[in-house]
Formats: sequence, structure tokens, C-alpha cells
Amino acid sequence: MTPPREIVQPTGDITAAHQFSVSPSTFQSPISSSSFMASALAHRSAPKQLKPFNTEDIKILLLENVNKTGQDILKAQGYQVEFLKTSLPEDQLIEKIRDVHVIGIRSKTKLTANVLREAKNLLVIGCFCIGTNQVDLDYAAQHGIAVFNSPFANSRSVAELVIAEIITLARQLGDRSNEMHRGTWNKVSNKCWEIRGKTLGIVGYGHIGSQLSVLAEAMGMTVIYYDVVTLMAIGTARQVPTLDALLEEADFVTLHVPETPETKNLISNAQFEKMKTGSYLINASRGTVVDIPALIKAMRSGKVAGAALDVFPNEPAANGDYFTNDLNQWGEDLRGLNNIILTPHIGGSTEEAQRAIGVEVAEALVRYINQGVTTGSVNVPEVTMRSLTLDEPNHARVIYIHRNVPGVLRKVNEILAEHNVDKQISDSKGDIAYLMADVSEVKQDDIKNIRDNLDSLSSRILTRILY
Ligand SMILES: NC(=O)c1ccc[n+]([C@@H]2O[C@H](COP(=O)([O-])OP(=O)(O)OC[C@H]3O[C@@H](n4cnc5c(N)ncnc54)[C@H](O)[C@@H]3O)[C@@H](O)[C@H]2O)c1
Ligand SMILES: O=C(O)CC[C@@H](O)C(=O)O
Repeated sequence: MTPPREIVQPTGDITAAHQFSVSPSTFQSPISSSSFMASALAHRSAPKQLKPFNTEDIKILLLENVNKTGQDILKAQGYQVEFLKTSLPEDQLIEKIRDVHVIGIRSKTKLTANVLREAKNLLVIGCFCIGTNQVDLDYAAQHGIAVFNSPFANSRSVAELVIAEIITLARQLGDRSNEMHRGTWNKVSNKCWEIRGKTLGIVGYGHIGSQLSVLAEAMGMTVIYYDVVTLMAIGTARQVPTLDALLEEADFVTLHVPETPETKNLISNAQFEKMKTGSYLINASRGTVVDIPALIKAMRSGKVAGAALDVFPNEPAANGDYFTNDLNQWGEDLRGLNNIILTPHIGGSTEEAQRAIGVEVAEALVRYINQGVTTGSVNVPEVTMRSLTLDEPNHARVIYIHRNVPGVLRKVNEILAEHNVDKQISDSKGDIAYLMADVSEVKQDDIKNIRDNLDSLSSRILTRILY
């Protein structure tokens, strides 16, 4: 069994907070501007901002150029925000993560068990993207670290990129453009096609796949899709029963599955064999989904007439001249192929998507830090509860993340029984459970006792008390 974590919070530790002589209602106030106080007085039942400690004690590390919208929301809370444009190699990441309560990343930063083991103060991870495969979600949950992402704010951007790529491949636009850049006029129509009437095969009919389905039909394409789940077809799209059935019928195959052990090399030699001669492959999902040496072989043989790759098994941590054989051993071979579009993982990289993701994830982080609400978390139970209000100055919110074993609720309620529990909610996900309870009329000493008693339970992973 994993030992419970001790969160070390500079002055934010509840024990330290307990030593403050201020009343909880003074201590919890996040914004001390007179306008805030005036409006709070005018609306006594406005939601109360809960804080476990002074906001400026919350340290946040944002990597990978997280959008300014997200930074601004976090800074407005008074948190200490450190911002870096790139991701960090493991040794530097470990050094930095030791100190922070929150980390914000995109797809490049690998938060493995090895890294998270050092993150003694970490409460929450924000993935400012869709994919969460870069985080060891299970390790995080087992240690009471919630993980949030943005499940669909960049879906439209990816779908639009794929539409552009379908036409670009069908018309060999990349090659023609490269030739013109080299001064060569090469006017050809051989093996250049309209996309109207062609069949698009979508593998993975989730947020992106289904959005793409709509756009492709509007362009006159026939859409078929394969998914491990039976899903409602949009428009006149048709679900096919197997991946092979899709590969045999599609003129364009596009991949929109997550990175999982099952999707590793989902498209390899056997699948290229099944594809129609002269068909096209697009991968804007994850680099591990396509066996690249097999793709190179299929393109050289003419089986595959073109490909667009936005994602790669190894991607550099920063922008620069890194797309070489040092990064991926087949890099040069790939670059030497005709009619192949290579892009640096920009499927979701539009102003619209990045701004929306910044807001969505930063707001989820603030809700979690300030109120303990886990709605939208991908690895811990989703729990929400009506906010405490300014009419309830001496209430405290108890959050107890624990192992989902028999008898815990009885023990927790024995501890809380001395107080009036206003409201309480509990839910579990696998072997992790999340309990939230609002207790009324508690004094600083009561808060310390509740925390000490909960901490002493063997089921405890993490206790937080917000007030
Ligand atoms: N290139 C980019 O910038 C970019 C941007 C966003 C997302 N992505 C990637 O795209 C992936 C898909 O995104 P989404 O939002 O559509 O995800 P989603 O979860 O909404 O949909 C994924 C679909 O794939 C299906 N699926 C899972 N395993 C499968 C398998 N083995 N075979 C067939 N179907 C399978 C699921 O049932 C689901 O319907 C993400 O996981 C992410 O890795 C890339
Ligand atoms: O912005 C990124 O780094 C990742 C984009 C995309 O792959 C996602 O998972 O949302």
C-alpha cells in the first residue's frame, strides 16, 4: 500500500494557518480590494471563496507556453506563477516540481511516477490540452493528485487541419509548393483528385472524429468510421464493424484515437496491406499509433499515395532544428518521401483553441484549489457541492481523499459527529474515494482537531480543509 502523502505548505499548512490569530473569515478572503468587500457586503449570500492558506503561498509552474488567458486567471487569484515556454528534461523537472502545488503542462512534459514521486507538495495537475497520456494518472490518483484537461476545446481546430490535409494530399499541393520554392514549374494532373465522392475512413469517432465527419460530408465525401464503442452516426456517416473493413473501403484513413497500449502501432504492415492501393493516411492523434517504418515501406511501394503526420513517437521539448535522425532514426527517410505533409504537432494550435483551453483548465484549477471541486477531473471521482456563502463565515469545507475500503465513512463521520455537518458528498473511482463535507460553526481549534483525526486514519491519502 502506498503511504499517505504529507503536503508541506510554507505558511499554508493548516497547522501554520491555525496559529494565525485572525478569524477564519478574515483569513479566507482572497481579494482585499475595497470594491470586493463592498460588493460582498451588498450580496451577503454570494459564494464564499474558500482558501486553505494565503493565496500567495500557492506556487504554480506553467510549462510549454500555456496561453496567456490561463496565466492571467491564475495570477488574478494571487498565486505565484512561474511560466516557461518549453517543457523540461526529467532532471530539471524533478528539481522544479518539488516546490510547487500546481503544475500546468501540454503534451510534451512527461509526468511519470519517477517525477511525481518527488512532487511532495503537488495538489493538482492541469493538462492544457486534450491528451493526458503524458501523465501517470493512476500514480497521481493514488497520491491524491487530481488531474484536469480540456476535453474538446481544440477538437474543431484538429478537424479543420485534417480537412486541409485531405485536399492537400489529393492535389499533391505540398510537392508542387516545394517545387515552386525551388524555382520549378511542374503543372501536372496525374493522380491528382477531387475529394468529392471519395470515402473518408475515421478511426476513433470521438470529439474530433465526429466533428470531422460533419465537415467531410459537407465537402461531398462519404464517411465511414470504426470505433471500439458503438456510437451514433452523424449525418449519413456509417459505422463499420472492424478496422479491416474500414481500411478496405476508405480512400483516406484518418486516426483519432488516444494513446493506449491497444493503439500502439494500430497501423502497421498488416493494416497497410489491407488499405486500397493509392489511398492516403493521416495521423493527428499520437505518434505511437502508426508504425513509421511500415508507412515508409508502404509509401515507397506506392500502396499509400500520400500521408500527413502531425505527431511522432519522439517529439522535441522545444522549437528548433531537432527533427533529425537523432530524434527518430527514420527521420531522413520520412523527409525524403513524396507527398508527405509533416507538421510539428500543431493540430490544436490555433489562437481560438489555445485561448479557450487556457480559460477552461485554469478555471478548473482555481475551483479545485479554492473549493475542492473535482468536476472534469480525469483521474479522481468527480465531486461538486454548493459553495459556502458569505453568510456562513465560520463554516469549513473538509476534503478527505482516501482508499476506497469498507468502514471509512463510519470513521470519518465519527470524527465529524461532534460538529454540525451542513452537507456532505462522497464518490469513488476504482480504489480512490473523495469525500467533501461542509461543517458549520467551527473554530480554529476544531479545524485542527478534525484535520489531525482524519490524518490519523489508515485510509487517508490526503486531507485538506478549506475555510
Ligand atoms: N494533433 C493534435 O494537436 C491533437 C489535438 C487534440 C487531440 N489529439 C489527440 O487526438 C486523440 C483523440 O481526441 P478526441 O478528443 O477525439 O478523443 P475522444 O476521447 O473524444 O475520442 C477517441 C475515440 O477513440 C475511440 N477509441 C479508443 N481506442 C480505440 C481503438 N483501439 N480503436 C478504435 N477506436 C478507439 C474511443 O472509443 C473514442 O470514441 C486524443 O487522445 C489526442 O491524443 C491530438
Ligand atoms: O498542445 C499540445 O501540446 C497538445 C495538443 C493535442 O495533442 C492535445 O492533446 O490536445
